[in-house]
Amino acid sequence: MFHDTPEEEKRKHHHDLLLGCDRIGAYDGDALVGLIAAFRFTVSVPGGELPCPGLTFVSVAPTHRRRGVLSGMIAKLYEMCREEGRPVAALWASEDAIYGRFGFGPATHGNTVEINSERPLALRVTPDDGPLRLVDPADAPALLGAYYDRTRADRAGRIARSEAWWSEEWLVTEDEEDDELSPPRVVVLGAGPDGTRADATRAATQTDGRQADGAHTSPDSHTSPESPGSPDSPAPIKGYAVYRTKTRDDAPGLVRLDELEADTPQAAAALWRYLANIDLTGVVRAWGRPVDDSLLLFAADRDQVRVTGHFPALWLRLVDVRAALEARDWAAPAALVLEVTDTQVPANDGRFRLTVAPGDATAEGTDTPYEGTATYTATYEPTSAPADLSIEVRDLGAAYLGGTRITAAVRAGLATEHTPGSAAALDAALRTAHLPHTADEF
Ligand SMILES: CC(=O)SCCNC(=O)CCNC(=O)[C@H](O)C(C)(C)COP(=O)(O)OP(=O)(O)OC[C@H]1O[C@@H](n2cnc3c(N)ncnc32)[C@H](O)[C@@H]1OP(=O)(O)O
Repeated sequence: MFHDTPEEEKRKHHHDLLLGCDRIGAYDGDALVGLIAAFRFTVSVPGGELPCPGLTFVSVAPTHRRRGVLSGMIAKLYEMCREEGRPVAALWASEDAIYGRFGFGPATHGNTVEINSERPLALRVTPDDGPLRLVDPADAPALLGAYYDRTRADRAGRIARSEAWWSEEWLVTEDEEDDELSPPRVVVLGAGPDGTRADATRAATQTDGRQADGAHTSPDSHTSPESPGSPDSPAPIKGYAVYRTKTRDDAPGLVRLDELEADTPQAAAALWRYLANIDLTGVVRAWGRPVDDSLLLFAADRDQVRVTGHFPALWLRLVDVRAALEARDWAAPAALVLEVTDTQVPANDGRFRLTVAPGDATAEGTDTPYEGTATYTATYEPTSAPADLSIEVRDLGAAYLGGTRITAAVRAGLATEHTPGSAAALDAALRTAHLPHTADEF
């Protein structure tokens, strides 16, 4: 499909992945000429989560392109999603030009960030002085998975990860794109393997002498008796980083960061400082960082910490607009008539009255968009009343997780405001405390 011929091991991996997916095939006689596979993902949305097919392996035989094969398979997928109560679908686009016409909009974005670590990382916050510990990648899924599950709801756009997803996608020994990179290293901030201060400090010191000052425990280190810290019963951690390294003769050694998550800015600062301190390296390159990454604010020298790229990450399709809008929490009240254009799903197309009003913030499973504030919920009903705002379903999908602004779509001529202020009101209601973010490329 992408002009490469995968080796046997990779073919088997792809085969196994495909077996776990929903699959839609297009046939010419007995010959398979088109395929869409869809992971059965769950994605976080503001205040909750939704089942979400994650489209992958989208391909049409070169002999059958531009005859509507993909269009036919996508129509079938939308039909299935609506029947099965899956109101959103998502993908990462190989080419941005393909998916807008099918109603997908880029709902999360990522930054590529580079740190010049040939000099000490200058920070405006004091790094958490809790213990840092390197963890065997084999033990990492349990430890990181528990942390990730606990914090996943904080940002919309995140995919729930199974243990297999951790070990086969995040912690796989050989990097798929660069075989010169080391196997993954996992560093965690928090209690030691048995919850003790000494072990944790020793582990961090052994792996990086320069890190010793960052490896002291604080009096409030997690030493809870319920959390002995074995892989079976992992100690609570305050954050983690997954990275790989590469040393080169002709250039500074590289730390390639795959993921860094932390509870507090201080915890994040401790992990960033650790990465920037690794011996024999001079650059930290992080791909797919959140656009509102605190590092960009607490880095004291922005010449040292630079955003080198910005890209659309997760493309989202509201397959059932009503179900999707009613499923998320909202940040402010709103009342407006939306005129939605959807050329593929007739049930989404037309005028609808969106009413966002105070909801039950204490209901189980709901999270307030701003700590200590009320949550609002939406109703969405067909109406013949005149529209306040006209918008294409792809632009509504892009804004659904709070990552893009409806007002920006209006300014760009992509949506039309018939009632002044309606786009701003919708933006205020869609807003989330953190920008959405998706690290899992699939
Ligand atoms: C989520 C993922 O898996 S991303 C991977 C996507 N797959 C690839 O890039 C593999 C190589 N490409 C392919 O297999 C095919 O070209 C596909 C799947 C992209 C398109 O399949 P097709 O059957 O040719 O698409 P189909 O005929 O239904 O085209 C529908 C419309 O999309 C347009 N379109 C299709 N591919 C592209 C493209 N790469 N760029 C821009 N427009 C495109 C067509 O021109 C057509 O437009 P029209 O309705 O105005 O005439």
